[in-house]
Amino acid sequence: MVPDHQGREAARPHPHQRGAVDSVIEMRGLSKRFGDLVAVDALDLDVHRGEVFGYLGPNGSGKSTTIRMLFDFIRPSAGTYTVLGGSGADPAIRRRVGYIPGELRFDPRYTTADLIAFYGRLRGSVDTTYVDELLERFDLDPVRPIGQLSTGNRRKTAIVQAFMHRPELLILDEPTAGLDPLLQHEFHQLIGDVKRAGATVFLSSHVLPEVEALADRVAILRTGRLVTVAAVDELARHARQHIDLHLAGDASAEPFENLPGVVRATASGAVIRLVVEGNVDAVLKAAATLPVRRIVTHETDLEDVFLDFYRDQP
Ligand SMILES: Nc1ncnc2c1ncn2[C@@H]1O[C@H](COP(=O)(O)OP(=O)(O)OP(=O)(O)O)[C@@H](O)[C@H]1O
Repeated sequence: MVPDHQGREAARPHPHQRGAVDSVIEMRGLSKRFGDLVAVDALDLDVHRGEVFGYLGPNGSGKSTTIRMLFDFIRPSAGTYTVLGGSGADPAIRRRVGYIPGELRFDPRYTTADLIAFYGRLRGSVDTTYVDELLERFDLDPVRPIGQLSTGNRRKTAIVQAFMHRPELLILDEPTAGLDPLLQHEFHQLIGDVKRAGATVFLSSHVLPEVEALADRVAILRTGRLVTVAAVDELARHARQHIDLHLAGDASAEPFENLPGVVRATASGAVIRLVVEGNVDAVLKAAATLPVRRIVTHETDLEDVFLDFYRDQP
């Protein structure tokens, strides 16, 4: 049992128990109302140690509100959470966490070097060689006042301050917003590096290919509610495949129309176009009875799967 941030006792498996998962973020019934608006609605969510966890959802679905509750910037209307077994507002916990807020509000008079010195003092010992490496990696000039920096350069400062103390947990709210593709790539490399070193990453992002490439699991939020929590591999298995069969003569979609997994089957001229969800076995067996000259498959598109969850569904 561990105390949650409100001092109550919450059940948590011991990390060394056989088969037990060590959760570094736990949310239980976590909710936030703003007047009549339910911004976050009874979230139950665990982020496991060592994973990159993608937190997705349309604008206004409650992602930033969730993250702001984890640091006690705003208080939950109901429910509880723990971050590294305690409160994200506790300075001892904060030293073990790196955070990039969605909205960067640095004092424009300070330089990146000032900020790094400030955060270094807050966090105790910081490896200055690693800080220099990060500054170089993100091509940051540490002596310019933040007020003179472009949006992308401010974002780079936020990345360096979040990673500089090698935190065991990173909570990142749209970290690559405003970064050019080269620096996005550098950021993705950095996430890979810290993951290999054992860190956990909770990543809110609108960049679906980024989440697809980086995340082990994702949660998708819509109007404050979780619509799915799943492993990216598992979602990929449900991703739709597009298969075109080029036949020797005129084609008909009819043999494919009611096959298991076939979402759509159309024919035009000598080509049958199929959209298949999951296993393609039945499609291949049916194709084997036809004079197929060429099969063209298009890469499965996980983005479609994400988007289906984004859209309002009955
Ligand atoms: N301080 C506040 N007062 C009133 N309403 C708020 C406040 N903060 C957020 N909201 C509302 O709560 C809902 C969730 O907002 P939130 O910023 O958490 O969404 P988000 O998923 O992070 O969106 P985005 O992807 O656009 O950043 C929205 O309807 C927003 O207008």
